[in-house]
Amino acid sequence: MIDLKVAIIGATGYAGIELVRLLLRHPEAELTYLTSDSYTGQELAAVYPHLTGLLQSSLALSIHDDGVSTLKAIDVHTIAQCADVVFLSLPAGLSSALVPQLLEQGLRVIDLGGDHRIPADLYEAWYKKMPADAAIFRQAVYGLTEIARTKVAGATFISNPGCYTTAAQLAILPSLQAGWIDGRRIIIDAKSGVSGAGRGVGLGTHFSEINENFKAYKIGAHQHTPEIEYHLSLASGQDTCVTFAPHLVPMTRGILATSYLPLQSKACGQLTQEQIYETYQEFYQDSPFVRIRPIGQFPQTKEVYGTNYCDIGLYLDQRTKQLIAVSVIDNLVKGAAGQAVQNLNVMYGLDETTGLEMSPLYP
Ligand SMILES: NC(=O)C1=CN([C@@H]2O[C@H](COP(=O)(O)OP(=O)(O)OC[C@H]3O[C@@H](n4cnc5c(N)ncnc54)[C@H](OP(=O)(O)O)[C@@H]3O)[C@@H](O)[C@H]2O)C=CC1
Ligand SMILES: CC(=O)N[C@@H](CCC(=O)OP(=O)(O)O)C(=O)O
Repeated sequence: MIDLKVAIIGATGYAGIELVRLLLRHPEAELTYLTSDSYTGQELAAVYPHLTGLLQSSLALSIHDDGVSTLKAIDVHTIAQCADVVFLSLPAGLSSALVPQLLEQGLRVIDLGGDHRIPADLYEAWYKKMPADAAIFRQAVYGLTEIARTKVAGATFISNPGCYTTAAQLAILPSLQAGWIDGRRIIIDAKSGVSGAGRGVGLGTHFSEINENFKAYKIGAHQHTPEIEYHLSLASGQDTCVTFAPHLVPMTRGILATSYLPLQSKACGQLTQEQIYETYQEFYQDSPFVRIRPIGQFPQTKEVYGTNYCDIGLYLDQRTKQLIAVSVIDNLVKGAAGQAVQNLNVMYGLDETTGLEMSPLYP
């Protein structure tokens, strides 16, 4: 029994409340401090009534009825007294001031936001915000778990990847590392459910704007573009440049990314569909959350709903000399809270799947 005491800063957001859901059934974690900005002093179950009666029961759930479920303001010193590890789930630009303070208190930190995923010059250019301290950025381990397990295992500070970037990179990296594709001409066409935009209300996400509608947004300007390029380049050792086109679809959860990967001329005519399937299978053979679909089958968002899976389907288009990779995740689980818990598990030497063993909710 490890008994990790866990604080969540930003527990009332969509990613934060997904962390609560997952950690309540995590056998080694105990929630000890939950923060909110707008609801301090209120009970979490008053803000999220679906949790009524779930926070105070004892055996199956680890949160205790000692005031923990009352939402608090951020107080680094109090957090240091009651937690071992802190999840940050805040809007962009807020984590960079907090992380140094939390690390100084000896806490381990997992940041779900984008403040420490890319170097300062890229962050400033794409987020249009003040970047994090360079020394703290260097301390951050980019937690795409399947690729960074060894580093995550020894880390004190994890920068959790973005949702689109998780789906795209897991689908692209095996081909890039195999040397099959030209990394400078990748196209990623991705669609997300609306929960990806968080709980805040806005014109772009309210019902009549979203329902029976389908739109592209931030083409050429999305903050995940440099994240994908930077980390694919680091992991593969090849210069990578992507055209990234995100879209919003009228569903709550889920991301589907279709990546168009141009084949290198030496790979054209030689690669087979079977070889691609086997290479991907082998690449992810020790990764319980990545499922490679049989040849000819493409995954759907519903097939990973509520889970930490990333499912990938592949098609070798000999006619256009491209490999087409379709990947799906649940943006709030593998795209945010689930991967953060997966990283927590690896960080503390637990089985990677602890607390994440659920099967998809279907239909
Ligand atoms: N939603 C998703 O699918 C994904 C989100 N992420 C990242 O996770 C982070 C959280 O996203 P998400 O949950 O969607 O966002 P939400 O807008 O739903 O939640 C934001 C949280 O931050 C709190 N908060 C907002 N402003 C402040 C402030 N000034 N001081 C302290 N707390 C504040 C809010 O508190 P309150 O509401 O109580 O005022 C809330 O708990 C973001 O960095 C996002 O990019 C990453 C991957 C996927
Ligand atoms: C549908 C939607 O709006 N999605 C968000 C992505 C959420 C996410 O992962 O953002 P961070 O990189 O900031 O953590 C967006 O496009 O900005």
